[in-house]
Amino acid sequence: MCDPSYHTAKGIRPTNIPLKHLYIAPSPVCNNVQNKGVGDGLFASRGFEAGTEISSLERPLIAALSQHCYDDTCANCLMRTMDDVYISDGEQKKVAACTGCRYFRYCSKTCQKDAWRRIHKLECKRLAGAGRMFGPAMVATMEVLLLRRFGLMSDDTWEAVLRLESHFEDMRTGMKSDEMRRLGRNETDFEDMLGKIAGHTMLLSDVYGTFSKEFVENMYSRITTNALTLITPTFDPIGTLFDPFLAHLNHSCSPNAYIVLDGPRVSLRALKPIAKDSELFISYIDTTFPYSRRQAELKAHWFFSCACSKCQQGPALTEDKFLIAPKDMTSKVKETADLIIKNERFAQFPANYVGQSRDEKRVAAVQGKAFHIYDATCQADIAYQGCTETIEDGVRWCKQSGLFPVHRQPYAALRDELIVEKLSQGAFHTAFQHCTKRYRYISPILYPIPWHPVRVVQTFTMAKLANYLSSEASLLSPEADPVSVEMANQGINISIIAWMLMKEVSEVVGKSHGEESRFARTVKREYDSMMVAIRSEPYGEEMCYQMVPEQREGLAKMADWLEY
Ligand SMILES: C[S@@+](CC[C@H](N)C(=O)[O-])C[C@H]1O[C@@H](n2cnc3c(N)ncnc32)[C@H](O)[C@@H]1O
Repeated sequence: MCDPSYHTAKGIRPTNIPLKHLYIAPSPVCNNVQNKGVGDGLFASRGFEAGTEISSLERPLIAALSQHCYDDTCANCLMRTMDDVYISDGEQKKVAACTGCRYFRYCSKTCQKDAWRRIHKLECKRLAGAGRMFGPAMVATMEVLLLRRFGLMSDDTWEAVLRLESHFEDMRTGMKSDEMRRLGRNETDFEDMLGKIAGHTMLLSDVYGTFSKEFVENMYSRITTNALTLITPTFDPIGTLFDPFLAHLNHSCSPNAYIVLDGPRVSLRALKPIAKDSELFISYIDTTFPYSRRQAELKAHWFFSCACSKCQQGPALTEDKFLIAPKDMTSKVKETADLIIKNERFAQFPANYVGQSRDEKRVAAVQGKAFHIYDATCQADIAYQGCTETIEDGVRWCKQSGLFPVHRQPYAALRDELIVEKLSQGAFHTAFQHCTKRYRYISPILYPIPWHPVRVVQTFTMAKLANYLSSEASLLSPEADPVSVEMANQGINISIIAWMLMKEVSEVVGKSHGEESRFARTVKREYDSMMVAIRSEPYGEEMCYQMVPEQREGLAKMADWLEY
């Protein structure tokens, strides 16, 4: 709890913040080694029930797309041509490039005009001819500087940007550590790299004489350490989101809040009940990962040791448990682990730490290899050739080691990747089988809250897939035969399953995403059209309801069809 009349850790508390029901105040989690408050957080000025919206922004200060999204995403409303969450009434949208810079694309004249008025008029000429060489963090830095330099950013907002910790020195030291290398940062000398980025940014934003190079370097560092991932409503990463007020949200591995996006609209929602004047925490990382990995990621990217309620319990929770004791690994797995220890540096990374005994070090090596594969697949923005095989190797490795329960990371995360890959290849039946495993054995453990937004999105994907499998088109898929024949033999009625899953989603989407969100409207539309189909079934609606328990059982059994 915090008294709102306090000054903040960084001086006077800003009062003009555009986030309703929230205030900035010193956070008890941000203490230095002398136990002195060094950081602020966001606090609720009233109580909130779980599953409700705490506050929102119609758009954050900066929403910068990743390069791989330029061609299929509107740079203003963030509508994706690939993503039917946004495409109302089945209308396929297109995006057209700005004829000035040919850098960004827009879905309509209205979006183009809106972007022009907000920021694009300042950057269009500067980006023309620049190719697509700049990552989202650099574009975000350039936009922040341009907005300030040309008077489009208020003093309050600028002050909020400046009060954020830049972590410049931490970044300089951290860049050279093993952990950063493990996380895929290249080994280019940090100062050289940052100097180049600052040089480009200054050139692009025309700020020579306004800001020093050192200031711009600090700003880049400040934005990268305080930005959030720009996501779609279904949590696909599409770029970098920076907003100086939202950036005051601190982290917990057991968060009480989360952020969902609806186009550019940011909604901060309560995952747990929130008492008046309590601090809001979101998670910066995947909190289903084991303790050492969480600690290492937070240290490497955000430069702190997490002491949240979950981390205080150390590696003793579900996220860390293996199926067997280290000494009970088979001799074959132990031999392979010894080879990994001899040849691979990742076996010793703190992120994989399990314990000091010989067998625990072997477990760390086995886990290290699984995470090494997972990291490699995540770093590929777009699928690379052989990506599926790599992911399948990872999934098999977890299974064959005998160590990982099906929900233990990175086994579960590798399966998520595999589902995405299989869907993109049109291997819909295999993708569905993996979804059934996830639905039965994984999501309820990793996300025990039934309306947890990740769980809701996963069930939505599965419902859509089931609906597609119930169509005749799916039977044309080359792999359809063995699986669909087996489904028929086992009495699986995929139309009923699709409807049952979409019903489940429609009942909770208001809590996870908000009733008014475009995602909730899409779910409702999908459910309504399935309902029409159900009503026209020859055996009638009543009979469909009666079939649900049996189909639910069939679906549960399907989760065991796959070997791994
Ligand atoms: C996005 S900022 C959050 C706002 C920040 N506290 C401030 O006052 O500017 C992220 C930084 O806040 C601090 N932080 C966030 N969560 C923390 C936690 N659970 N424990 C300690 N420090 C934390 C770290 O310094 C981290 O790099």
